[in-house]
Amino acid sequence: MSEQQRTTAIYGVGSMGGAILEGLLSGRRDGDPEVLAVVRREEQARELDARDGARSVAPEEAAAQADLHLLVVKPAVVPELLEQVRDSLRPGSVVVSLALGVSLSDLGDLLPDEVAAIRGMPSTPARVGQGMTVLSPGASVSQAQLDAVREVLAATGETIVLPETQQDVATALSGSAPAYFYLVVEALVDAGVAGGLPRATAVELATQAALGAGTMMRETGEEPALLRAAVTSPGGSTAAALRQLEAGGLRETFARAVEACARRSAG
Ligand SMILES: NC(=O)C1=CN([C@@H]2O[C@H](COP(=O)(O)OP(=O)(O)OC[C@H]3O[C@@H](n4cnc5c(N)ncnc54)[C@H](OP(=O)(O)O)[C@@H]3O)[C@@H](O)[C@H]2O)C=CC1
Ligand SMILES: O=C(O)[C@@H]1CCC=N1
Repeated sequence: MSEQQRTTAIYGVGSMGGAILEGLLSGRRDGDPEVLAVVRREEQARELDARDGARSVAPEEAAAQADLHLLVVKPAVVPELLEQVRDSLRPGSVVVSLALGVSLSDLGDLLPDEVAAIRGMPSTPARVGQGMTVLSPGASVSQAQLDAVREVLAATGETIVLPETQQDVATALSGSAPAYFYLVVEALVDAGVAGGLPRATAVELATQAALGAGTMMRETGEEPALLRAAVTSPGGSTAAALRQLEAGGLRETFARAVEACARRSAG
Protein backbone atom coordinates (compact mmCIF):
# COMPACT_ATOMS: atom_id res chain seq x y z
CA MET A 1 0.00 0.00 0.00
CA SER A 2 1.72 3.20 -1.10
CA GLU A 3 1.79 6.22 1.21
CA GLN A 4 0.47 8.62 -1.43
CA GLN A 5 -2.30 6.71 -3.19
CA ARG A 6 -4.22 5.04 -0.44
CA THR A 7 -7.85 4.28 -1.10
CA THR A 8 -9.95 3.02 1.76
CA ALA A 9 -13.17 1.05 1.45
CA ILE A 10 -15.67 0.51 4.25
CA TYR A 11 -17.97 -2.49 3.99
CA GLY A 12 -21.03 -1.91 6.19
CA VAL A 13 -22.07 1.58 7.29
CA GLY A 14 -24.13 0.92 10.41
CA SER A 15 -23.38 2.15 13.97
CA MET A 16 -19.69 1.30 13.87
CA GLY A 17 -19.02 1.67 10.15
CA GLY A 18 -20.87 5.01 10.16
CA ALA A 19 -18.73 6.23 13.07
CA ILE A 20 -15.52 5.25 11.27
CA LEU A 21 -16.73 6.86 8.05
CA GLU A 22 -17.43 10.15 9.87
CA GLY A 23 -13.97 10.03 11.47
CA LEU A 24 -12.29 9.36 8.12
CA LEU A 25 -14.26 12.08 6.33
CA SER A 26 -13.44 14.68 8.96
CA GLY A 27 -9.73 13.83 8.65
CA ARG A 28 -9.76 13.95 4.85
CA ARG A 29 -7.59 16.57 3.16
CA ASP A 30 -7.97 18.09 -0.30
CA GLY A 31 -6.66 15.70 -2.92
CA ASP A 32 -7.09 12.59 -0.74
CA PRO A 33 -8.90 9.74 -2.52
CA GLU A 34 -12.62 9.36 -1.86
CA VAL A 35 -13.64 6.89 0.83
CA LEU A 36 -15.49 4.02 -0.87
CA ALA A 37 -18.53 2.67 0.96
CA VAL A 38 -20.33 -0.60 0.40
CA VAL A 39 -23.97 -0.53 1.52
CA ARG A 40 -27.03 -2.57 0.66
CA ARG A 41 -29.85 -0.02 0.59
CA GLU A 42 -30.40 2.39 -2.32
CA GLU A 43 -31.47 5.20 -0.04
CA GLN A 44 -28.32 4.87 2.05
CA ALA A 45 -26.21 4.80 -1.13
CA ARG A 46 -27.82 8.05 -2.30
CA GLU A 47 -27.18 9.69 1.08
CA LEU A 48 -23.53 8.67 0.92
CA ASP A 49 -23.08 9.90 -2.64
CA ALA A 50 -24.33 13.31 -1.53
CA ARG A 51 -21.47 13.52 1.00
CA ASP A 52 -18.25 15.25 0.04
CA GLY A 53 -15.45 12.69 -0.11
CA ALA A 54 -17.56 9.53 -0.01
CA ARG A 55 -18.84 7.31 -2.83
CA SER A 56 -20.98 4.20 -2.65
CA VAL A 57 -19.78 1.33 -4.80
CA ALA A 58 -20.55 -2.35 -5.36
CA PRO A 59 -18.52 -4.76 -3.21
CA GLU A 60 -16.47 -6.04 -6.16
CA GLU A 61 -15.64 -2.50 -7.24
CA ALA A 62 -14.48 -1.58 -3.74
CA ALA A 63 -12.38 -4.73 -3.65
CA ALA A 64 -10.74 -3.92 -6.98
CA GLN A 65 -10.07 -0.24 -6.23
CA ALA A 66 -9.10 0.01 -2.58
CA ASP A 67 -5.77 -0.61 -0.85
CA LEU A 68 -7.31 -0.87 2.61
CA HIS A 69 -10.57 -2.72 3.26
CA LEU A 70 -12.38 -2.14 6.56
CA LEU A 71 -15.00 -4.82 7.23
CA VAL A 72 -17.65 -3.44 9.57
CA VAL A 73 -20.49 -5.86 8.95
CA LYS A 74 -21.86 -8.28 11.55
CA PRO A 75 -19.51 -11.21 12.21
CA ALA A 76 -21.83 -13.69 10.49
CA VAL A 77 -21.76 -11.62 7.28
CA VAL A 78 -17.93 -11.62 6.98
CA PRO A 79 -17.61 -15.07 5.28
CA GLU A 80 -20.25 -14.37 2.62
CA LEU A 81 -18.86 -10.90 1.93
CA LEU A 82 -15.29 -12.16 1.53
CA GLU A 83 -16.52 -15.01 -0.64
CA GLN A 84 -18.12 -12.38 -2.89
CA VAL A 85 -15.05 -10.11 -3.16
CA ARG A 86 -12.04 -12.36 -2.71
CA ASP A 87 -11.28 -12.72 -6.43
CA SER A 88 -11.43 -8.94 -6.94
CA LEU A 89 -9.05 -8.00 -4.10
CA ARG A 90 -5.72 -6.67 -5.30
CA PRO A 91 -2.52 -8.47 -4.24
CA GLY A 92 -0.77 -6.35 -1.61
CA SER A 93 -4.00 -4.87 -0.28
CA VAL A 94 -4.92 -5.22 3.39
CA VAL A 95 -8.21 -6.43 4.86
CA VAL A 96 -8.95 -5.25 8.41
CA SER A 97 -11.84 -7.15 9.94
CA LEU A 98 -13.43 -5.12 12.72
CA ALA A 99 -16.04 -7.78 13.48
CA LEU A 100 -16.34 -9.27 16.97
CA GLY A 101 -14.74 -12.69 17.29
CA VAL A 102 -13.63 -13.15 13.67
CA SER A 103 -10.12 -14.58 14.07
CA LEU A 104 -7.00 -14.25 11.95
CA SER A 105 -7.32 -17.96 11.25
CA ASP A 106 -10.89 -17.43 9.95
CA LEU A 107 -9.64 -14.56 7.76
CA GLY A 108 -6.74 -16.65 6.47
CA ASP A 109 -9.21 -19.32 5.33
CA LEU A 110 -11.33 -16.72 3.53
CA LEU A 111 -8.63 -14.63 1.82
CA PRO A 112 -6.14 -15.25 -0.97
CA ASP A 113 -2.50 -15.66 0.23
CA GLU A 114 -1.37 -12.39 -1.34
CA VAL A 115 -3.91 -10.32 0.63
CA ALA A 116 -2.83 -9.44 4.18
CA ALA A 117 -5.26 -9.66 7.11
CA ILE A 118 -5.53 -7.71 10.35
CA ARG A 119 -8.03 -8.38 13.12
CA GLY A 120 -9.22 -5.20 14.76
CA MET A 121 -11.62 -3.95 17.41
CA PRO A 122 -12.75 -0.32 17.08
CA SER A 123 -15.03 1.82 19.24
CA THR A 124 -17.81 4.23 18.33
CA PRO A 125 -16.12 7.41 19.64
CA ALA A 126 -14.29 7.08 16.29
CA ARG A 127 -17.12 9.32 15.11
CA VAL A 128 -15.57 12.26 17.00
CA GLY A 129 -11.93 11.24 16.54
CA GLN A 130 -11.76 9.71 20.04
CA GLY A 131 -11.99 6.02 19.23
CA MET A 132 -9.48 3.27 19.95
CA THR A 133 -8.78 0.48 17.50
CA VAL A 134 -7.01 -2.59 18.87
CA LEU A 135 -5.08 -4.17 16.00
CA SER A 136 -3.66 -7.69 15.73
CA PRO A 137 -1.82 -8.09 12.43
CA GLY A 138 -1.54 -11.46 10.70
CA ALA A 139 1.91 -12.95 10.08
CA SER A 140 2.10 -11.70 6.48
CA VAL A 141 1.42 -8.03 7.31
CA SER A 142 4.51 -5.89 6.66
CA GLN A 143 5.54 -3.03 8.94
CA ALA A 144 4.79 -0.61 6.07
CA GLN A 145 1.25 -2.02 5.72
CA LEU A 146 0.64 -1.82 9.46
CA ASP A 147 1.96 1.75 9.59
CA ALA A 148 -0.29 2.72 6.67
CA VAL A 149 -3.36 1.23 8.38
CA ARG A 150 -2.56 3.08 11.62
CA GLU A 151 -2.10 6.30 9.70
CA VAL A 152 -5.52 5.97 8.03
CA LEU A 153 -7.22 5.07 11.32
CA ALA A 154 -5.55 8.01 13.12
CA ALA A 155 -8.46 10.15 11.88
CA THR A 156 -10.74 8.03 14.07
CA GLY A 157 -8.61 8.23 17.24
CA GLU A 158 -5.91 6.04 18.78
CA THR A 159 -4.63 2.67 17.65
CA ILE A 160 -2.79 0.02 19.66
CA VAL A 161 -1.21 -3.23 18.50
CA LEU A 162 -1.80 -6.25 20.74
CA PRO A 163 -1.39 -10.00 20.29
CA GLU A 164 -4.55 -11.70 19.07
CA THR A 165 -4.72 -13.67 22.34
CA GLN A 166 -5.57 -10.36 24.09
CA GLN A 167 -8.34 -9.30 21.69
CA ASP A 168 -11.22 -10.77 23.70
CA VAL A 169 -10.39 -9.04 26.98
CA ALA A 170 -9.36 -5.88 25.11
CA THR A 171 -12.85 -5.79 23.61
CA ALA A 172 -14.25 -5.73 27.13
CA LEU A 173 -12.12 -2.71 28.03
CA SER A 174 -12.34 -0.88 24.71
CA GLY A 175 -14.88 -1.73 21.97
CA SER A 176 -17.71 -2.43 24.43
CA ALA A 177 -16.57 -0.08 27.19
CA PRO A 178 -18.14 3.17 25.93
CA ALA A 179 -21.50 1.53 26.66
CA TYR A 180 -20.58 1.05 30.33
CA PHE A 181 -19.69 4.72 30.68
CA TYR A 182 -22.95 5.79 29.00
CA LEU A 183 -24.82 3.56 31.44
CA VAL A 184 -23.03 5.15 34.39
CA VAL A 185 -23.94 8.62 33.10
CA GLU A 186 -27.56 7.51 32.51
CA ALA A 187 -27.76 6.21 36.08
CA LEU A 188 -26.24 9.41 37.49
CA VAL A 189 -28.67 11.53 35.50
CA ASP A 190 -31.65 9.57 36.81
CA ALA A 191 -30.32 9.93 40.35
CA GLY A 192 -29.76 13.64 39.85
CA VAL A 193 -33.30 14.09 38.57
CA ALA A 194 -34.58 12.16 41.59
CA GLY A 195 -32.59 14.62 43.70
CA GLY A 196 -34.35 17.58 42.06
CA LEU A 197 -32.11 18.65 39.16
CA PRO A 198 -33.66 19.46 35.79
CA ARG A 199 -32.76 16.60 33.40
CA ALA A 200 -30.79 18.81 31.02
CA THR A 201 -28.71 20.15 33.91
CA ALA A 202 -28.11 16.62 35.20
CA VAL A 203 -26.93 15.53 31.72
CA GLU A 204 -24.63 18.54 31.45
CA LEU A 205 -23.07 17.94 34.88
CA ALA A 206 -22.59 14.20 34.50
CA THR A 207 -21.22 14.52 30.95
CA GLN A 208 -18.68 17.15 31.99
CA ALA A 209 -17.64 15.00 34.97
CA ALA A 210 -17.04 12.05 32.58
CA LEU A 211 -15.13 14.20 30.11
CA GLY A 212 -13.10 15.88 32.86
CA ALA A 213 -12.21 12.57 34.52
CA GLY A 214 -11.18 11.04 31.17
CA THR A 215 -9.08 14.05 30.25
CA MET A 216 -7.42 14.09 33.69
CA MET A 217 -6.45 10.43 33.37
CA ARG A 218 -5.12 10.93 29.86
CA GLU A 219 -3.26 14.19 30.48
CA THR A 220 -1.78 13.55 33.94
CA GLY A 221 -0.99 9.86 33.39
CA GLU A 222 -1.79 9.37 37.11
CA GLU A 223 -3.22 6.11 38.39
CA PRO A 224 -7.04 6.36 38.59
CA ALA A 225 -6.84 5.32 42.26
CA LEU A 226 -4.69 8.39 43.05
CA LEU A 227 -6.99 10.73 41.16
CA ARG A 228 -9.95 9.25 43.03
CA ALA A 229 -8.17 9.74 46.37
CA ALA A 230 -7.59 13.40 45.48
CA VAL A 231 -11.37 13.90 45.08
CA THR A 232 -12.12 12.11 48.34
CA SER A 233 -11.84 14.67 51.14
CA PRO A 234 -11.54 13.16 54.64
CA GLY A 235 -15.00 12.66 56.10
CA GLY A 236 -16.55 14.26 53.03
CA SER A 237 -19.31 13.61 50.52
CA THR A 238 -17.27 11.55 48.02
CA ALA A 239 -16.26 9.04 50.70
CA ALA A 240 -19.93 8.62 51.56
CA ALA A 241 -20.81 8.00 47.91
CA LEU A 242 -17.92 5.60 47.23
CA ARG A 243 -18.83 3.52 50.26
CA GLN A 244 -22.27 2.95 48.78
CA LEU A 245 -20.80 1.99 45.39
CA GLU A 246 -18.44 -0.52 47.00
CA ALA A 247 -21.27 -1.91 49.15
CA GLY A 248 -23.27 -2.35 45.95
CA GLY A 249 -20.55 -4.60 44.53
CA LEU A 250 -19.31 -2.29 41.80
CA ARG A 251 -15.88 -3.91 41.38
CA GLU A 252 -17.22 -7.45 41.36
CA THR A 253 -19.94 -6.43 38.91
CA PHE A 254 -17.35 -4.96 36.53
CA ALA A 255 -15.16 -8.06 36.89
CA ARG A 256 -18.12 -10.24 35.90
CA ALA A 257 -19.08 -7.90 33.06
CA VAL A 258 -15.56 -7.99 31.60
CA GLU A 259 -15.48 -11.80 31.87
CA ALA A 260 -18.86 -12.12 30.15
CA CYS A 261 -17.84 -9.73 27.37
CA ALA A 262 -14.55 -11.53 26.71
CA ARG A 263 -16.33 -14.91 26.75
CA ARG A 264 -18.84 -13.65 24.18
CA SER A 265 -16.00 -12.31 22.00
CA ALA A 266 -14.25 -15.68 22.17
CA GLY A 267 -17.42 -17.25 20.69
N1 LIG B 1 -21.22 -0.96 17.51
C1 LIG B 1 -20.03 -0.97 18.10
O1 LIG B 1 -19.78 -0.23 19.07
C2 LIG B 1 -18.96 -1.89 17.61
C3 LIG B 1 -19.17 -2.80 16.60
N2 LIG B 1 -18.15 -3.61 16.17
C4 LIG B 1 -18.36 -4.55 15.07
O2 LIG B 1 -18.84 -3.83 13.94
C5 LIG B 1 -19.68 -4.68 13.17
C6 LIG B 1 -20.97 -3.95 12.87
O3 LIG B 1 -21.63 -3.68 14.09
P1 LIG B 1 -22.69 -2.51 14.20
O4 LIG B 1 -22.23 -1.36 13.38
O5 LIG B 1 -22.95 -2.34 15.64
O6 LIG B 1 -23.94 -3.19 13.50
P2 LIG B 1 -25.04 -2.51 12.54
O7 LIG B 1 -26.12 -3.52 12.42
O8 LIG B 1 -25.35 -1.15 13.04
O9 LIG B 1 -24.28 -2.36 11.16
C7 LIG B 1 -24.06 -3.41 10.28
C8 LIG B 1 -24.17 -2.82 8.90
O10 LIG B 1 -23.77 -3.80 7.95
C9 LIG B 1 -24.63 -3.67 6.85
N3 LIG B 1 -24.55 -4.86 6.01
C10 LIG B 1 -25.07 -6.08 6.24
N4 LIG B 1 -24.74 -6.93 5.24
C11 LIG B 1 -23.99 -6.21 4.37
C12 LIG B 1 -23.36 -6.50 3.14
N5 LIG B 1 -23.41 -7.73 2.61
N6 LIG B 1 -22.68 -5.53 2.51
C13 LIG B 1 -22.60 -4.29 3.04
N7 LIG B 1 -23.19 -3.93 4.20
C14 LIG B 1 -23.87 -4.90 4.85
C15 LIG B 1 -25.98 -3.40 7.44
O11 LIG B 1 -26.81 -2.84 6.46
P3 LIG B 1 -28.42 -2.79 6.61
O12 LIG B 1 -28.68 -1.67 7.57
O13 LIG B 1 -28.85 -2.49 5.23
O14 LIG B 1 -28.84 -4.11 7.12
C16 LIG B 1 -25.61 -2.41 8.55
O15 LIG B 1 -25.59 -1.09 8.07
C17 LIG B 1 -19.88 -5.96 13.97
O16 LIG B 1 -19.08 -6.97 13.42
C18 LIG B 1 -19.42 -5.60 15.36
O17 LIG B 1 -18.87 -6.70 16.02
C19 LIG B 1 -16.92 -3.55 16.72
C20 LIG B 1 -16.66 -2.67 17.73
C21 LIG B 1 -17.63 -1.79 18.26
O1 LIG C 1 -21.64 -5.44 21.15
C1 LIG C 1 -20.92 -5.88 20.24
O2 LIG C 1 -20.96 -7.07 19.91
C2 LIG C 1 -19.99 -4.95 19.53
C3 LIG C 1 -18.57 -5.40 19.64
C4 LIG C 1 -17.95 -4.47 20.63
C5 LIG C 1 -18.93 -3.42 20.80
N1 LIG C 1 -20.02 -3.67 20.15
